[in-house]
Amino acid sequence: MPAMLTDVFRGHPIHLPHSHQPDFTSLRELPDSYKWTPKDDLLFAAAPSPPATGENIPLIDLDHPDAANQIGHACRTWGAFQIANHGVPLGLLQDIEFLTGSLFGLPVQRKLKAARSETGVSGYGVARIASFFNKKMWSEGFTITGSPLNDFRKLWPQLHLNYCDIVEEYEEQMKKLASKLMWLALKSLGVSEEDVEWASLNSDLNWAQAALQLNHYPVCPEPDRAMGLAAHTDSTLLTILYQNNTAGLQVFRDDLGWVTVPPVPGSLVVNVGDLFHILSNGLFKSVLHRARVNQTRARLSVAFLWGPQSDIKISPVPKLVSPVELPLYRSVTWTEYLRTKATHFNKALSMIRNHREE
Ligand SMILES: C=C1C[C@]23C[C@H]1CC[C@H]2[C@@]12CCC[C@@](C)(C(=O)O1)[C@H]2[C@@H]3C(=O)O
Ligand SMILES: O=C(O)CCC(=O)C(=O)O
Ligand SMILES: [Fe+2]
Repeated sequence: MPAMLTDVFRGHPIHLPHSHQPDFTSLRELPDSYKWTPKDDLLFAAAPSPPATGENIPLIDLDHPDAANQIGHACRTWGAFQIANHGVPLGLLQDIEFLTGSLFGLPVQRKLKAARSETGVSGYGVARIASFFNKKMWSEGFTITGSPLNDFRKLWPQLHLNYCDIVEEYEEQMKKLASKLMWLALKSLGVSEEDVEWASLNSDLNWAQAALQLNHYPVCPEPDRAMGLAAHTDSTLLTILYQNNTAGLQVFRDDLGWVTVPPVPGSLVVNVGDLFHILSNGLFKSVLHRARVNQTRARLSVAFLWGPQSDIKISPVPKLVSPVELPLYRSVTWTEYLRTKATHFNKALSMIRNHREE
């Protein structure tokens, strides 16, 4: 049995004081520990330049005959795009939003009953990347890997089974959508399932696994100085994000700076993760992104973080490699990569890069 996602951080404990979360609702002023400056994050104040060009990640209709090329283009230029006509029932998106709101609306003592342990992946707490920053992030999260039953029973003694059903159905739909998106993107590079050994060997979707990350960004007294979720790339192949109708997600482009992804009702945001960057031999961009907060509306988001089973080695697709296009990365499993990321954060990708012999 390959090591499961659940065990990935067993040897990488982090101490994050979940229990010192402020009572977000009662604060009239932003505590100093939440005030970010460019010293805390180089790109904190990176302005759009040239200012407000109006450029944004594309919204792609999955029913469009040219969807594969549009997705491929978005993966190469932005590393992110939104999708409409994705086939996920609207009612299910509403259900997962309701679940998320209900979870974070619970009294803090109840949420802490399901606190993530220092070596665990699942449960309630601040985002794992918090350990790499001196300032605190204005958000709370809940991560799900495997069955949420045990945690949900602690959160909702009566209704946990209903909520488990929603998560199961959501993950089922996301799994299908994620693989469809991956093959469409690869198709635009002339790569099909037969060209990817581990996918063609494993029937159906048995080669994939995922984590679900629920995020809550409460109303903030001084949003301009606060950070909801600090700039990061996802360690995934792909991430599919549902955001409620409150803006906050931003993606970074070297030539444009931070670009806000406007919520489009019923659509989903997709972003390229580090493993897809590796698989595409650097052609697809794993996009740097972050979440800002605001003064009037609480924001909720649900990220489906999708990658391969832990025994699968990801390396540049042979079809994209040649004597002139050398493989840029050595092969790595998702678990190995997550552990590298847990130690080296945003240097993880460069650590597995091949360096050309002189
Ligand atoms: C399967 C994953 C992917 C993780 C780690 C583990 C479980 C939680 C994911 C996130 C979710 C929030 C951002 C991130 C950067 C974080 O801190 O936790 C993600 C991270 C990654 O993509 O690296
Ligand atoms: O809340 C958002 O918009 C971003 C969340 C995110 O990047 C994540 O959970 O990995
Ligand atoms: Fe992310």
